[in-house]
Order: sequence, then structure tokens, then C-alpha cells
Amino acid sequence: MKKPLLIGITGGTGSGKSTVSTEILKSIHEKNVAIIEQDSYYKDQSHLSFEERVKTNYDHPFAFDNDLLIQHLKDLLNRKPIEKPIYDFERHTRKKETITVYPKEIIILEGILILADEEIRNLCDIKIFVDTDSDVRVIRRIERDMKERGRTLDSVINQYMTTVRPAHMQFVEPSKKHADIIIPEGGYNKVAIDIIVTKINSILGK
Ligand SMILES: Nc1ncnc2c1ncn2[C@@H]1O[C@H](COP(=O)(O)OP(=O)(O)O)[C@@H](O)[C@H]1O
Ligand SMILES: O=c1ccn([C@@H]2O[C@H](COP(=O)(O)O)[C@@H](O)[C@H]2O)c(=O)[nH]1
Repeated sequence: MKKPLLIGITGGTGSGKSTVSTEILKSIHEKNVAIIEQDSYYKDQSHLSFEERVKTNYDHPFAFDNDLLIQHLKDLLNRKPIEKPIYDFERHTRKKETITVYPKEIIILEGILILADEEIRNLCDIKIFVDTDSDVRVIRRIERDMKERGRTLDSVINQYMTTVRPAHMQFVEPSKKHADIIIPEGGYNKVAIDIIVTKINSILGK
């Protein structure tokens, strides 16, 4: 039996990674695709106080439980279901519940540090970098974090300047060199999405 195809989608915060994944999903039958967000694999921090959790650098590779992520990717590639963790961005820790993800022909893995990790990127069959200017990304981030992640403007700006931006320059931006495809402006780049969907369909034999 053929191995499922793993597509890694990376790029800075707010670049449009989730939008690209969703756009791909819209064009391929849901029964064929599983989406794994690297964000779901932030380490469990329930043993820390809220004040301590806020101090974590969430843009450094140490923030992620990549061992669990890699194990889950290998399970899905071996056609075994997984229990995907659920991360709570307001409480900065994992929830108790998990989501069962069943193996599919296509697995999309999206997150800021997918191509920065050698073991993860070596598992990916197609490596995509969503490339969006930092001014656009930071505006999107302010809007999203204030609306959806319970943050204040001050906290978003402070986090961006102290950890998000330096880690982006140290880890995310250099990982672009590992990409097979670079998508400018992300989610609504119809031509790029069509090319990826055509490739996926050819692999699915359609
Ligand atoms: N090409 C685009 N044009 C306008 N808005 C976009 C575009 N791509 C994404 N967005 C919006 O920007 C925000 C961040 O996009 P998202 O896909 O969640 O980024 P990421 O997953 O990389 O953090 C979302 O509100 C999304 O709707
Ligand atoms: O508790 C947390 C965990 C993560 N973050 C931030 O999330 C982004 C990654 O998600 P994107 O959807 O790619 O933006 C990362 O830059 C972390 O700083 C957080 O703020 N709090």
C-alpha cells in the first residue's frame, strides 16, 4: 500500500499558513485530507502558574513538543489514528481533551517551525513556505490576537518585539531555503493553490 503524502506548510506568524491549508482542503475531498497544526503541539504547561506561562518564548523550538508531533506524524504515515492535543491560547496550555485524527491519503502539517526542524522537514514530501511581508503579518497578528486570543495591544506589541520577531529572524526566515515552493502573500494566491491541488490530485490518481 502507498504511503500517505505529507505536505509541510510553514511561514511566519500571520503569513497565511492556515488559510492556505483551508483553501487546499476546499479543493480536495475532505475524506482524503487530515490537517495537523504544529500549534496543537505546544508543550503542556499546566504545572506552571499563569504568570510563568506568559513568560515562555512561544516562538523558540523549545516551546514545542516535537517528539510527540514526530511520533504522531509517523503514526499517521503508518496509517494509525492519533489523539491530537488541543492547545488553549488564552490559558497558554494544553486542554485535557484530545481530537482523534484518522489517517488519510494527504496529511497537511502547518506551523511556524516545520522546516526549521530537520527531522520534521525530512518527513515532508512537499515543503511550502508562505512568504508575506512582516508589516502585513504584524497587523494580522494584532487583529487576531486581540479578537481571538484575549490579548491587549500592549501585550501583542511587547511579545512581537521581544520574542516573535527575533525568533522569526533566527529560525523561520532561514528555513525558507528548505522549501520546494514559496507562495507570496499566502492564502488567496489562487494560482499557487491550484498548482498544489493539481499535484495532489495527480498523486491521488485523479
Ligand atoms: N492573502 C490574504 N489576504 C488578506 N487576508 C489574509 C490573507 N491570508 C490570510 N489572511 C488573513 O490573515 C489572518 C492570518 O491568516 P492565517 O492563515 O491564520 O495565518 P497563519 O496561520 O500563518 O498565522 C487571518 O485573519 C486570515 O483571514
Ligand atoms: O501560548 C501561546 C502559544 C503561541 N503563541 C504564538 O502563536 C504563534 C504561532 O501561531 P500562528 O498561527 O502561526 O500565528 C507564535 O508566533 C506564538 O508567539 C502565543 O502567543 N501564545
